[in-house]
Order: sequence, then structure tokens, then C-alpha cells
Amino acid sequence: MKARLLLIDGTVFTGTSFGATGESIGEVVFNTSMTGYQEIVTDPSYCGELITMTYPLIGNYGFNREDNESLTPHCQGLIVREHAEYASNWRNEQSIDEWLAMHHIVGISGIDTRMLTRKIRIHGTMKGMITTSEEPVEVLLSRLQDTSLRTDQVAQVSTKSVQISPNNGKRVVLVDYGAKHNIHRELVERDCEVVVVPYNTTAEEILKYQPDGVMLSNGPGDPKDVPESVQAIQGLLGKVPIFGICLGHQLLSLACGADTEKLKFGHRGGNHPVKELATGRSYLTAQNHGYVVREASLEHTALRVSHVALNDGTIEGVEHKELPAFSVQYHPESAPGPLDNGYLFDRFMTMMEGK
Ligand SMILES: NC(=O)CC[C@H](N)C(=O)O
Repeated sequence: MKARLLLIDGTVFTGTSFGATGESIGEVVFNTSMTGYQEIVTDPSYCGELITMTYPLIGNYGFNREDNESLTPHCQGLIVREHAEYASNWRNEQSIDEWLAMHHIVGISGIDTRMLTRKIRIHGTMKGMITTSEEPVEVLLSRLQDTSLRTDQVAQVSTKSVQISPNNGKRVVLVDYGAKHNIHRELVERDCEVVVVPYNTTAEEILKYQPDGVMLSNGPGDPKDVPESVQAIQGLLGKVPIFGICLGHQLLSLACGADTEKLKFGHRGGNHPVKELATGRSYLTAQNHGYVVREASLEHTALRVSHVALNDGTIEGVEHKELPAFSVQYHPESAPGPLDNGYLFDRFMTMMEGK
């Protein structure tokens, strides 16, 4: 079946529908990872986004139950050059077509993703629509113009209730702004008892669990859309060790008085080099973010830059000068991506020991 991808600037791509049929509007972003598409489409941080994969063949090893980063996908749709109709892998349980259809996610293939990505790099990420509707382009475009993108993604993807995984190690409250499963796995692997709480849990409620540490998860959207979470973090600073990842990093920075801004086309991929300033070492990292902490805004805060992106020099990590709190913009939990950065979870464990 024919499908079309429309961009807000009027560009129209014609391709083939796979996954669910229908229509979906979101922000068109691109990811340069060569593998890991299952972890990417199930990463809740993509809520509200239409993901373009720059790698030209997607779906070739299928989908399985183990590689999900959340129970259901939250992205708005998937744009690929070619989707594999037959998956070949001993772990494969479902084809990409069946899997996306089951989760009501629209896909479009046969797209010149190289041209699309160049467009986004030149003009920035933009609103777009994937549709299987046969309506004229003008009708579709005016609907695209009239639809505003939602700003409540964190509320959409965060847990609605507290969930506790008992264990015999440190007790960590994981604030779920849209947490990937692998953050939970990394903590459990280090024997932590993990208490997952909704994004809008207050500092008082979090402290009632008497945590040894608080983990601020990744999550979708603009960090400024969740001021209640920023306020909660302010109430936790200095009372308990804090480790933030991606959205958690941006929220910790806002809580300390820094500012965030939107990048032109973001960082999404599995091979972004990052330098740790304390050691001068470079690490390969997995990334997925459209916003970043503004460097100049750190000047009057108690935060210092700990990591920088080697591609564009933007901030990839901060640490508090006096209190036990640090965070990174990238994904040390990988999944998908390089395993180089697991040491940050060990650093968090050490920080909790010293509490
Ligand atoms: N992966 C994340 O947590 C992303 C954080 C934020 N939504 C951004 O795009 O910058």
C-alpha cells in the first residue's frame, strides 16, 4: 500500500506502508545507529517523534521479547529506506511489519533517507506526517499545519504507580520520566533494590522510601515541560546522592539553576564520541537527545562540566561542585550501543557507599 511522508516545509516523499496503516504526526528526527532498531523504537524518549533510520536496511534480524526498552513503543512512526520482509535470526519472533502493526505504529519504507537526513541537518528537525490517506497534498498539509505537537510526553510514558523490585543491596528510587529498561537492569545487576516512582513524585514522597540514591531517568520532550520534576529534584539535592541520565541530566541542571536549549537536529546514534574532562579519555556513547544544557548558563551555578561531545563541543555531563550529584546527557546504560560507559553506574554505587 502506498504511504506518504510530508514535512511542514511542503516536501512530500512517496513510499510504501508497513506496520500499521493510518496517519501519524510528530517531529521528524534521524538516528544513525546501524543496529538496535528494536531498542530504539521501544525507547520512551522517542514519544512524539517520527524516527528516520539512516542505516538503509531495517528489520533484518526481527523482533524478540528480550530487547524491548519498554513494554510498548511510544514513537510516532518509523521511516526507512528498506524494511526487511523476512527476518533472519535465531532470536527472531516477529517481523518488523507484524510487530509495528501489533503496536499501531505506522511505518514508511522506500524513502530516500539520505536526502531526508540532509534536509534535517540543513534546516533542523521539523514537524512531519506519515499517512496512508489518499487525500490531496494540500489537505494533508493544512492538517499538518493545524496540528500542534503535544508537550505532555513525560506524563504519557511515566509509570502511573510505584513499583518495587526487592533486592539486598542499596535502595535506589528511580524517577521514571520514561525510563529505559536497561537503567533498571544496570541497577539490579549491582544488587540495588529499585523503587520506580512516577515523574511527578515530590521530594518528600521520594525521601520517605529512605533511598541510598536517586536515579533520574531518560525521557521524552522538552525538560522545561516538567517544572514539577525540577522542583522535586531541588528538594532532593544535598539530601541523597543523585545520578541523572539524559532528560534526568537536563532536569538536574535546571534544578541547579542552569538553562537548556534545543539543538538544531539533535544527537541520535550509537557512535557519538564523548570526552571525560577529568581523565582526558574519550568514550564511544549511545545518544538520543534533542535538547542540551547551555554552557554559558552554568557560570552562576554550582555545576561544572564533566563531559563534552567531541563532534560539536556541547555539554555531555555535569557534576555538582559540593553535593553528591552528577549526570550525563548520553546513555551509559547503552541498549542499543557501546558498553564503554557502565563505569558511571559504578561511580553512582561508590557515591552511595560514601553517603
Ligand atoms: N533520551 C532522553 O532522555 C532525551 C531527553 C530529551 N527529551 C531530549 O530530547 O533532549
